[in-house]
Amino acid sequence: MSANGSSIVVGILALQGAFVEHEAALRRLNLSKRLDIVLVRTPEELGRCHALVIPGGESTTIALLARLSGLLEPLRKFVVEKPVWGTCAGAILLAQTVENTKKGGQEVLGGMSISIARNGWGSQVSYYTYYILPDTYGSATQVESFEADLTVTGLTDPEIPFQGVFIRAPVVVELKPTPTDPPIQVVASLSPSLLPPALASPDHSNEPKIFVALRQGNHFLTTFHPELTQDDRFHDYFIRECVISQVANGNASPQS
Ligand SMILES: NC(=O)CC[C@H](N)C(=O)O
Repeated sequence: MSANGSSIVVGILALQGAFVEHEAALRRLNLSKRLDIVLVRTPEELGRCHALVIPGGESTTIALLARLSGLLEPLRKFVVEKPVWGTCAGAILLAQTVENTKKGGQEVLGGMSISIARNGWGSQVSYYTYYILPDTYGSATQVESFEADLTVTGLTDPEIPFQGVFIRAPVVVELKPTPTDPPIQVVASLSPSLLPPALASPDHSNEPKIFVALRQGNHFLTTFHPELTQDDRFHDYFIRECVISQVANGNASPQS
């Protein structure tokens, strides 16, 4: 419950991408009786929210649609004040800097002191390059999407691995918090030995784990898609750890 006893309003940015799946996952939580879920398409709808989920989809498109809907600047202000979870394309939008952007660059909201590479596992290949020119484009460029078990910490039942669904996912390339930023906490990582063969190098022994879920203050990112599984532990984590505690402390009131 929020400080004044009313329910907590969690928005899901619904301009493009997997917002319906996030809505279903949030409604499945036992906590959902206390949550009011809003699909956000206008600044007014954003203004009602205590917290926001930015879904996966296509980051450049989401940023463009946000600009066209008059949401880009309100979102930037929201990120400074309230809890936000970005999945995949949403994680790209939450990063401070983005590598491998489309020509023309990538607008970001910021919020997390990291650098992220778009399409970090390979770029989306067109029908032409995939089917007509397979010899020119090697197998590695075709493994832009895969599933792998993740090691999780801080979730309920941490001994149970989480099935990570990576769809043309970004890769976190650098954590760069300044001394005054909140520390960055690793919530899930991917062992290089669990990557599909075309992405794995022959010897993983010296390779560091790949960070795929990070929390910084009340912001959270996952480079994969928890909403495409029936395992709702990441949704539960965000609501419990990043939202309920913040709202209870009075740190995330809706904008006036
Ligand atoms: N599944 C996803 O959200 C993919 C992200 C996409 N590659 C992008 O650049 O935004």
